[in-house]
Parts: sequence; structure tokens; C-alpha cells
Amino acid sequence: MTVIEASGVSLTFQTADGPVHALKDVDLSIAPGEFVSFIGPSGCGKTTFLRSIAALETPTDGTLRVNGMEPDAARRARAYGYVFQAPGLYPWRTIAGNISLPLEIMGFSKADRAERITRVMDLVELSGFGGKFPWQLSGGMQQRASIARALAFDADILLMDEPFGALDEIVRDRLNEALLALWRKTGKTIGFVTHSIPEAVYLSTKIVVMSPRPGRITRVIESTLPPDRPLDIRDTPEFIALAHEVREGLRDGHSHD
Ligand SMILES: Nc1ncnc2c1ncn2[C@@H]1O[C@H](COP(=O)(O)OP(=O)(O)OP(=O)(O)O)[C@@H](O)[C@H]1O
Repeated sequence: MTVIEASGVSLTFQTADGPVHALKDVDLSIAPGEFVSFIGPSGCGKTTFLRSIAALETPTDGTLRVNGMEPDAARRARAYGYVFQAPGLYPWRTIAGNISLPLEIMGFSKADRAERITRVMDLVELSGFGGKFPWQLSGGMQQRASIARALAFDADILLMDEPFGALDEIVRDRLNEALLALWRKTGKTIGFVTHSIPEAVYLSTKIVVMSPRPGRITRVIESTLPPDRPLDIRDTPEFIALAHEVREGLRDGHSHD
């Protein structure tokens, strides 16, 4: 059983300057409950691949299945929540109001919405902040609220496009720990875009290394780390060896330029 299955996926954008090969022959299988990071230099197609899974882009070739469905059917079946780089919260709505919005659009009852909001705010450790407005919260708390919003309708898949890229390192460490705890608790399948080697190694069960022009997968690294990962696991030889392997993968990709 696979949650995400890509086979020969290519995507070419036609631009005024000619075709841009954002993805070329991407093959990848993601099993239920995996935490998969996508890492690679700017322009290697990480976002395009995530957006294709979410039916926000359409591949020009190959097949892509999400829970066995076409991405568009999976979107309609609410197969995933999507977290963008910027929290994207509406400033005129409270935190609870922001989390509620997709639920309102999907037609959840008021009582059901209230129960879900309480549950996901607890999951991201924001209990008690529902009545605040986004500008009253720190950047890290706002990003946690946007994760809560993506979790509120109980999709099995969470797609995250560089959610912590704009945050300072200390906040990022805390959110990495919180995300890992959340993943262990919920068993969701996570697709996570990052530019950070330590972040990818710390979080993932599988690291997908990509390279640009054309955007492609150069290496898939299965993590040997246990699911329970205190932050100081980053000082262990096993962690350092994995980080080294990712760095080598990034270097290999570069040599094709
Ligand atoms: N809508 C579009 N039209 C034309 N070209 C696009 C479009 N979206 C992305 N591209 C191009 O496709 C390539 C892959 O872009 P993508 O955003 O997927 O890369 P990325 O690896 O996520 O980069 P970054 O790390 O900078 O976010 C880039 O060359 C980009 O300029």
C-alpha cells in the first residue's frame, strides 16, 4: 500500500524564455506514516512536486496517485492538509476563527468545528490562544496555528512547503521537536520541503535529494535513526553520517550542471 506513488512524472512549464523542465522522470513511492523530506537547491522542483501532489500543478507526463486516486480526486476527498511557507492567517480573524475557516467552507457543524479547533490547538500547543489575533502571536506561534488549520479536517497526509524557513534557529528547533511529536502521535504521512540538511535528517524517515535543470531525484536516503529523537541526537555519529550522505547527494546533483 502506498500513499503517494509517482512514476515517470515530468512537468515542463512553457515560458516566454522557452520551456522550463521543473520535473523530469520522477519516480517515488511513499508508504503510510512515512516522514519524507525533499531537499535540493533552489529551482530543483521541490515545490512543483508538492504542488503536483496537491493538484495545484498538473504533470505534463507520467502518473501520480495519491491514496490510489488522481491528485484532483484526492483533493476533493480531502486527502491532505497543506502548510505554506508563510502562515497566511487572516488578520481580521482570531486564531480559532482562522482554523475554523476551511471547516466552515467544508460544511462542518458549529459543535464539530469547536471540538476540532480545541483538539488541534492542543496538538500544536496553542491551547488558550484561540481568541488572539495573528498579530498578537510570534512567528513560530503563527506557523503552529497554520499547521493546526491544516490538521483540523483529519487528513491522513500533511504536505508542508518549507514551513519553518523564515524562523530563527531556536524557534525552528522547538517546532521541529513539536512536529516530530505530532507525527509520532498521529501517524500521518508527511511530505516536507526544506533547504536545511540538519532539519531533513532530524525529521525524516526518508530523505529525497533533488537537483535542478531539469528537476530530478538524485538520491533517496532511508534514515537509520529511531523514531524517538531528542534534539541532541544531532551530535551522534549516526546523525552526522546521514547528514554527510545528504551533502554528498547534493554535491553529486550539482556536478551534472
Ligand atoms: N508557474 C511557473 N511558471 C514557469 N516556471 C515555473 C513556475 N513555477 C515554477 N517554475 C520554475 O520551475 C522550476 C522549479 O521551481 P520550484 O519552485 O518547484 O523549485 P524549488 O526547488 O521549490 O525552489 P525553491 O527552493 O527556490 O522554492 C524553477 O526553475 C522555477 O523557476
